Amino acid sequence: LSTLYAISLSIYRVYFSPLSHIPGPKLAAATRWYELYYDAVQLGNFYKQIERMHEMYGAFIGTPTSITRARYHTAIPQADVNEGPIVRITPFEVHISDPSYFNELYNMKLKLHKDPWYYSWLDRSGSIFATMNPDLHKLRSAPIKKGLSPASILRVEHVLKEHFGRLMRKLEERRDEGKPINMTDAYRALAIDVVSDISCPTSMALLDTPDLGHTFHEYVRDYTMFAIWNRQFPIIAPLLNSLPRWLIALQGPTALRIVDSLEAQKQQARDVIANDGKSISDKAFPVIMNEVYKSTELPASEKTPQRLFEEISILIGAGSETTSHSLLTVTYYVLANPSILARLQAELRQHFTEKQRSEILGYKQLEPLPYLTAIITEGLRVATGVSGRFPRINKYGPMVYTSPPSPSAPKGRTYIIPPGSTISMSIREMHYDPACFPSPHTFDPERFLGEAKKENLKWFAPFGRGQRSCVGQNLAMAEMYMAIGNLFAKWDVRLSEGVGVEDVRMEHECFSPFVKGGSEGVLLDVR
Ligand code: HEM
Repeated sequence: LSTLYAISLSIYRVYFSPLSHIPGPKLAAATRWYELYYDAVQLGNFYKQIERMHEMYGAFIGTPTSITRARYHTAIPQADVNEGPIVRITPFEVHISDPSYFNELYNMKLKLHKDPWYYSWLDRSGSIFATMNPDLHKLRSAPIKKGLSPASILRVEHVLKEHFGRLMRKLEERRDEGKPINMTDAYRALAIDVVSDISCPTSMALLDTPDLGHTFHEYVRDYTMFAIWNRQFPIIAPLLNSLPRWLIALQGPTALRIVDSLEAQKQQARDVIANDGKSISDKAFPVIMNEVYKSTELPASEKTPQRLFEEISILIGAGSETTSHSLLTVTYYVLANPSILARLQAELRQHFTEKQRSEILGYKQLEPLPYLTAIITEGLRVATGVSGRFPRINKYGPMVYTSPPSPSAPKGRTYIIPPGSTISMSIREMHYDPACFPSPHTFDPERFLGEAKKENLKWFAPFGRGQRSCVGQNLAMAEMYMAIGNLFAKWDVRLSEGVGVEDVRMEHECFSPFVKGGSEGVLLDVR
């Protein structure tokens, strides 16, 4: 009977569902197991399959008339559009690969829900990240946006300086010992320490551990990759969260350390509530956990220990891999290109005296430098710190997508996507689209200098756009300027023997861009 049901359901989905007019493989339209296979079994490979689907079912090869919609005119030879850059990638979701549609989908006007299937992956429904409903999201995100506003970040600049000072001391130590420093670990530790320091009463201090948190990072990466199974089997994450301590201890001390750090966050949430939001640490600045609790806009039901914990643990997760991968990408490409390195160092020498360069340079001191800015911008493009797709649902009306004109459809093809269906796009596709950024795999800061900058910024959205764009971008930008500016203003560092582009290039798309397994990290020799 169940086989009959599965067959009938598949036939319905493929031929009669409201999305049956969207091109795409029948298997993907019939079952979510198609996605699961590429995403979970093949370890973050669905993005490649989506690219293939676009090639096969929605080849988007522009014509001169499409120039006004997007710049699909230089890099790609003219040809006809087969269907349009829209494909059905699951029974319920269509994916669009057309940068000119990005602002139409992700903006401040449309009231879109996030897709619960996709975002339930980390089992943190109490966090803004996994809040699907736009009204609830507005309520929940207000105190967090306040805590991460440009003014708030400037107020904690001294805290950032302390952390960058700690990183500089690590470089010093490695230089004195004649050993390379693993920047993959160091940047992850730095990013976690910074975001946990401004979010929680107690920060994590991973930079102080002898291995800069290496095994901790490995576990987090493995867990993130494994958690993808949770989309199909949502019992997995709650099960993992309820494992007894003795069983976790069998996996070794690092697994225990992760569980303990999560437990410590939960305890801090309970303490903040018990202390009615008053500071429970000796920090001279308000941390976000307390600010969420004290928010007068949030009802009491939003101030439970579990919700405070989920909010903060997601902030730490969202603010660490993204920022550290972007920092690593910039560092690698600058060091791999001697002319870029020389120009950056010349700019830093020109702007700052030797005395200034011997101290920790602040965000606002570094931000006006044009070449440094171009390098960071290009690094954010190449890194694309969030590599997943962003599925959204319009529950209140249909979405309309018109493909660019082509010889067989001079006015383009129009697709109506009914209310309640999921639509997604990916920043990565836009950032790596040769029509938007010719030779997209080349690191070229010139794209963000002079005349070219204005046009190129149209296709640049590392923090997303619209109502659900990144709440941490002010903090991330402060970290980017301070880490890259201070590193290259003060240090003579080189890529260690054997470090290559594969140590920063995405191989597995698990919402975060993970490099190939077995990479030792980006090691730097410090002189
Ligand atoms: C270079 C670093 C970063 C990049 C490239 C980045 C990128 C993004 C992107 C693209 C989104 C949208 C995701 C989606 O729609 O599913 C996002 C959301 C988010 N980011 Fe970031 N991010 C960075 C740093 C940070 C930092 C430092 C924090 C925390 C302080 C943070 C916290 C968040 C949160 C909480 C969300 C969910 C926002 C919501 O749904 O309203 N991010 N980020």
